[in-house]
Amino acid sequence: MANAPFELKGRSVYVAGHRGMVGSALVRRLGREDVNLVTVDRRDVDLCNQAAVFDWFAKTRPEVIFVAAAKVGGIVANDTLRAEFIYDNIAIAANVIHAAYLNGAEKLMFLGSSCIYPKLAPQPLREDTVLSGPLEPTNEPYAIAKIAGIKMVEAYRSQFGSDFISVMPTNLYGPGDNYHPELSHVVAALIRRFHEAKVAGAKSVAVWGTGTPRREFLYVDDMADACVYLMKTYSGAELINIGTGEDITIAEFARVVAEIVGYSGEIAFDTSRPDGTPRKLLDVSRLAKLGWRARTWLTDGMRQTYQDFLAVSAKSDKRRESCSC
Ligand SMILES: NC(=O)C1=CN([C@@H]2O[C@H](COP(=O)(O)OP(=O)(O)OC[C@H]3O[C@@H](n4cnc5c(N)ncnc54)[C@H](OP(=O)(O)O)[C@@H]3O)[C@@H](O)[C@H]2O)C=CC1
Ligand SMILES: C[C@H]1O[C@H](OP(=O)(O)OP(=O)(O)OC[C@H]2O[C@@H](n3cnc4c(=O)[nH]c(N)nc43)[C@H](O)[C@@H]2O)[C@@H](O)[C@@H](O)C1=O
Repeated sequence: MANAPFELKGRSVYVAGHRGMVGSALVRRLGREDVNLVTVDRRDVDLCNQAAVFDWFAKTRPEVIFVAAAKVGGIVANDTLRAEFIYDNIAIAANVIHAAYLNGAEKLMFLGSSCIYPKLAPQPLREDTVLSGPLEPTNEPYAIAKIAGIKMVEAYRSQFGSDFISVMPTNLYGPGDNYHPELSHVVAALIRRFHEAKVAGAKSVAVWGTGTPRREFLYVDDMADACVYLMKTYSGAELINIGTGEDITIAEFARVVAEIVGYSGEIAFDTSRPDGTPRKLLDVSRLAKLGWRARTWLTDGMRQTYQDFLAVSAKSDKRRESCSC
């Protein structure tokens, strides 16, 4: 496995999706590096718009690129906004990867997702099982778009010798997550719902599905650290899973949320909602061999995330009050 040191110092580093949960964590982490950070707002460059992307890249010519921009959401968002998930994510991957090649980028990291692996692949999920079986239907459009990005990286490496790499993150959570009640991932969704249940004094709070699926949760600042570490040390063609190597059932996780939020009522399971993939535990042995391990315990990361949620909701309450005039 190629393990080539790559110097970030003094380089122009573009974080696509810099306002997102991962993107903002990358901006925080890169603040500890001596780099020229490059960002551009979505309202100025829509990464689905090829002409706008090519024009901006030709003017800016970033040397290093983290592709952390994507249309992202939880199981219901993926299962209902299927056309948006496949179109946006194929377009973003195609436009940014090709523009990076056209403008001679030194290095690019494409962020895939653990949902690219077959629904029933052997666990823990090894990187070489991609395309070895049917995908989880609820997020197949998103997964296909991510696989397209991965295959583009492979193709540009082989045809043009581009130093482009692909990483496969597990489920992520942390500051900057999306707390939308319907479209979010499970961590942010339950923090919000359990908090609102506590404040309302609700006797019971609903968790989607049966509670039996298992999920692995990586704190987003660990994810950003892993991305910077791999950008500096890895230049291989193989995918690299990024995770903690441990998972938990949704039912057990809901009890962790209740504890962190201070909700003491009943937890009910709404089986009208989908479970999705039964398990998505990543094999992180390649990452460990490259010398990186996750550091943040779930309960510590959850405490930080709950504080982030409280800060975000306080801000939106203020905004509502100020504009209720
Ligand atoms: N969250 C998770 O659990 C996981 C995430 N990932 C991957 O990590 C990456 C980051 O995810 P995450 O931070 O959670 O997602 P977020 O939704 O928090 O951030 C996505 C970012 O992409 C930007 N974006 C989306 N569409 C466009 C567009 N057309 N033009 C320009 N910018 C755009 C958004 O901009 P704006 O805010 O302005 O809309 C946002 O800043 C993605 O590639 C995702 O697939 C992989 C596995 C798990
Ligand atoms: C990162 C990964 O994330 C997505 O896959 P997912 O892991 O299934 O996403 P999720 O976080 O939404 O659900 C995880 C589990 O949690 C259960 N669950 C309980 N209660 C709530 C709840 O209130 N909201 C949500 N969203 N899920 C809930 C839910 O039923 C499921 O069993 C992909 O679409 C794709 O985006 C992707 O790659």
